[in-house]
Amino acid sequence: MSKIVVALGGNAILSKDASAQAQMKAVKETAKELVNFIKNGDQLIITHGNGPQVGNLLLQQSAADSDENPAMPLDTCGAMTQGSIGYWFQNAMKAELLDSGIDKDVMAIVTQTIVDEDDPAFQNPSKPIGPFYKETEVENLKALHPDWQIIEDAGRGYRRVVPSPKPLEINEYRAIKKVVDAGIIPIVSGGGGIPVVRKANRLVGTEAVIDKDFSASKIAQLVDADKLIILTSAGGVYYNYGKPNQLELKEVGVDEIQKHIDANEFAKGSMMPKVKAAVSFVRNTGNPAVIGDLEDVKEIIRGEKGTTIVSEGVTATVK
Ligand SMILES: Nc1ncnc2c1ncn2[C@@H]1O[C@H](COP(=O)(O)OP(=O)(O)O)[C@@H](O)[C@H]1O
Ligand SMILES: NC(=O)OP(=O)(O)O
Repeated sequence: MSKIVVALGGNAILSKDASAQAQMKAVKETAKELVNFIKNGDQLIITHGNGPQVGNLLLQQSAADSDENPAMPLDTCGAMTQGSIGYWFQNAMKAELLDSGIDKDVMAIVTQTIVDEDDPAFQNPSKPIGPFYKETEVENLKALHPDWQIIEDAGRGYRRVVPSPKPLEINEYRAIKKVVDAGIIPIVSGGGGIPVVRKANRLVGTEAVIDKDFSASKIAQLVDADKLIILTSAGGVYYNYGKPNQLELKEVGVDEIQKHIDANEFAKGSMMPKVKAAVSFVRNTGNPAVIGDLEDVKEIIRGEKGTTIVSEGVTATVK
């Protein structure tokens, strides 16, 4: 039996159709795949992103322009998406477990992630949120929202970016550990966790979106996970991604992939945080991390698909 932290990308939950119905359907499909880990005898800790969802929710706030119905700040929008996606996952996982004849509890935990209020990320927004825009829409958007910063997101279009400070502590991690030890499947730290700073022994929300890959790595280390699996919408990690000479990695050592991180070869805001989060987990625990496609869970469990990052010994094997 392995203790596995599985991180799911917000882009894998919300694709083209942003309706609750479509996202619940995507979550149901994901839950079906995740139950394979339980059937395999593994202990699961689930975490998920919220980039598309929190950006959409923020856009919806612009309709709330009165004192009676004020717009919610970004940390509260993060909490709202943690609640909605957690609710979808909790029900979907429970249903799939029951259908598989497995009697296990699933519990979404409101999780706060403590960040440093002086983190330089607050001056340098890098986390893409909300919908993808066309290049031709960017000028208009900047005129409409002078406070927005917009970047090109990994060849998929343009997106608003917001500050994404590094997680320092997962506030609820001791409770999460107890829930795991009790045999319950927790859904934790959704959207990277609600970003908070510590002020005079109190936690105060701050306007940011934490990268769920970094918080997943942090949680995996705190709960002594045997493996960190980051599931997204790419088969694995590629060198020269999107170029004619792109290579998909099967297995790679941390020292080898670190060279490519240092050379800034991975897309900021998409693959770079995943690779860095995986390397941090592997370096600090000696255990492996896998980055792969949500649709390949069965093959990933069998070690047939995805990119595995290991502590030593492998230069890089390509597919
Ligand atoms: N080097 C790379 N290897 C694989 N995918 C990459 C790479 N660089 C950028 N990508 C893009 O990053 C995407 C995953 O990032 P993203 O969609 O932000 O993740 P999430 O699923 O967590 O929302 C992939 O679907 C792919 O389009
Ligand atoms: N919060 C976060 O990292 O979300 P995504 O995984 O959706 O980008």
